[in-house]
Amino acid sequence: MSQLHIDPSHLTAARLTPPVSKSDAQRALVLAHLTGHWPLSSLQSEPEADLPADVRVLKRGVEALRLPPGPLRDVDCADGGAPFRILVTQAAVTPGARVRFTGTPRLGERPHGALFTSLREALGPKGLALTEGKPWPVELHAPEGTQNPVFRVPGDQSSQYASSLLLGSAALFLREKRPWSVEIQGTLTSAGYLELTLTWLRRFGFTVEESASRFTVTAYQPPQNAPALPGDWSSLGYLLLIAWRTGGSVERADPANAHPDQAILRLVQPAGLTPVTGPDLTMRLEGKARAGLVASGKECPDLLPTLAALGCVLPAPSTLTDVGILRVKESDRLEGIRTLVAAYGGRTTLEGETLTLTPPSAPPAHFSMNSHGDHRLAMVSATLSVLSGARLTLTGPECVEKSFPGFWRQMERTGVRLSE
Ligand SMILES: O=C(O)C1=C[C@@H](OP(=O)(O)O)[C@@H](O)[C@H](O)C1
Ligand SMILES: C=C(OP(=O)(O)O)C(=O)O
Repeated sequence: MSQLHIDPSHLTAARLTPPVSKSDAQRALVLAHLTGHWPLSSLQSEPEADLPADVRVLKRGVEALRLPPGPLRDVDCADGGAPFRILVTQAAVTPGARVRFTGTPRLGERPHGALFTSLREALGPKGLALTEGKPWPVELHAPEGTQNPVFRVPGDQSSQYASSLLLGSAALFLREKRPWSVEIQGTLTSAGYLELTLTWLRRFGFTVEESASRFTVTAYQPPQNAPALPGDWSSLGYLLLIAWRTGGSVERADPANAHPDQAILRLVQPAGLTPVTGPDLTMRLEGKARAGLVASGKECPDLLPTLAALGCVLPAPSTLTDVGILRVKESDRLEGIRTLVAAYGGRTTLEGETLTLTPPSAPPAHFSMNSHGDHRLAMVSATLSVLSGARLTLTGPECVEKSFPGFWRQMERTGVRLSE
């Protein structure tokens, strides 16, 4: 793995741009495929070099499913949790599809068993075959028919199971012209991401009825146009903090896009930071840090590393609750946050699922961090370097490709000097 030296001692105010939101684009791509809006025009207008790797994975997977059934198709999901989980269901509901999935060792060890069980229960009796290697390949042969139109899945491991099955229900509704349901058992984690899936289904013309923990696709009315794709609120999290420190602003900050990580606008306010909107979806944060912050991994899991970086430069301790889900992301992110805070000279204590973060009294001149291949750990380490003025040696900077390929270019725009 390569190393990058990050020097934040020549910062300048700049207008920073996030990439397209991978979570939104993944949903839109599947729905464009199902409803005849392929290729998705709003994705085609995104600069090719800025497309998140996970969006490419999802797109290639859908392209494989659009080919006539017959030969076994290979789909490499690389490090993409949502792409893999979404594509497995789409493959399972494509009559006669034969797909061999592969991915990184880390993706292979992340949980997906409950999603497979749900698919086998609903589609297995009609011939779904789903076999697992150790952990790869995962090989799937889809049945030609279905029977009882309901998927049942637990909610506490990942919202991606329910999102994936709901997108599968939309496919089955169109094919079979009968309602299909997803029944979520127990409490749903990361519920905002299922909301995002519902929003996209509705934008593409589906009616989804909700009762208690059951979501049923009951109707479809083609929309006039495929909806446009928004900027990514997860990436805006880093950029807003960087712009706060440098006196800059961010673009593509659309408050109408209810991505869970938009929660940053509310969560930084108790710490003393106020969002100010400008023209054309620009935004900046104003104010002086005056207190710690509190955030929950149940609401916005991907934002917690970003908020931990901010927590390191606040004048009081911060509290991150429900942090358990962070253990099963692209790396063990709970461990990653604790390592970052310690490398920066701060302290963390974990009690149950609550992490308390105490910043150091003064920033170090320099700190080192290993991303362990996790894009968010790479980008929050760099964000902390900018926020604090401390130089950073980062091992494994390439992984930003997953969600934000242009991240290092944005850093250079704001005066950060990068050297290998
Ligand atoms: O559905 C999605 O697009 C996502 C859901 C979340 O995962 P979990 O539901 O597993 O927490 C989130 O962490 C991930 O980055 C993207
Ligand atoms: C957890 C993430 O993505 P995924 O689960 O899709 O790999 C993420 O991007 O932080």
